[in-house]
Amino acid sequence: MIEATLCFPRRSRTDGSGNERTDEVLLIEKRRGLGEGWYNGPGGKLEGDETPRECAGRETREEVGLEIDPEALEKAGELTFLLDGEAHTFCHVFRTRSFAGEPTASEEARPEWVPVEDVPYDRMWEDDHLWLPGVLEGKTVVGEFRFEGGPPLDEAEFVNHDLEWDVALGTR
Ligand SMILES: COc1nc(N)nc2c1ncn2[C@H]1C[C@H](O)[C@@H](COP(=O)(O)OP(=O)(O)OP(=O)(O)O)O1
Repeated sequence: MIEATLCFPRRSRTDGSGNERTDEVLLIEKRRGLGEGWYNGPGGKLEGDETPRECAGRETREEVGLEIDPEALEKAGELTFLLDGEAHTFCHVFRTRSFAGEPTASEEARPEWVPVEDVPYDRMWEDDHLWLPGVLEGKTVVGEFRFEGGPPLDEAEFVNHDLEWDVALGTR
């Protein structure tokens, strides 16, 4: 089974008058590989003996150029994606408000700050609207999502899921 990560950097901005506060999340438009053309958080597969939080920091740096201390990542979810009855990907989900730098595009990803209420779920993986809103509200989640008709996973049909909220997650 593939072990992968997703990272959701967050920021709050006030308008010029200092009145209106907008809560935003950094998404990427994936330019290649699994989920190409869809919005997602920065992330990718674990390499070597790195920990999930090290992977999330490295992938965010490689994809959009933000520097993140792995210890500043808050674990928000653990998602299992099954394809045709078999475990395909186990994904660690993190969020953080602590990072350095400005997002810049790479060969892999085009970054975009998006207001939390405008997240483009119609241009994302089909499962995302089920768990990402809660993660952006500060909840923790464990989920299992079943797809059929692949490979690849991003051409398979999303069939059903189980979700558990406010779960105590490991520290990895
Ligand atoms: C099935 O539903 C999914 N939803 C979401 N939101 N994200 C998913 C889903 N399935 C996989 N993912 C994520 C997990 C990873 O962050 C990426 C896929 O990563 P990729 O295969 O591109 O990994 P890299 O290591 O960046 O790829 P390279 O081999 O090209 O370096 O999608």
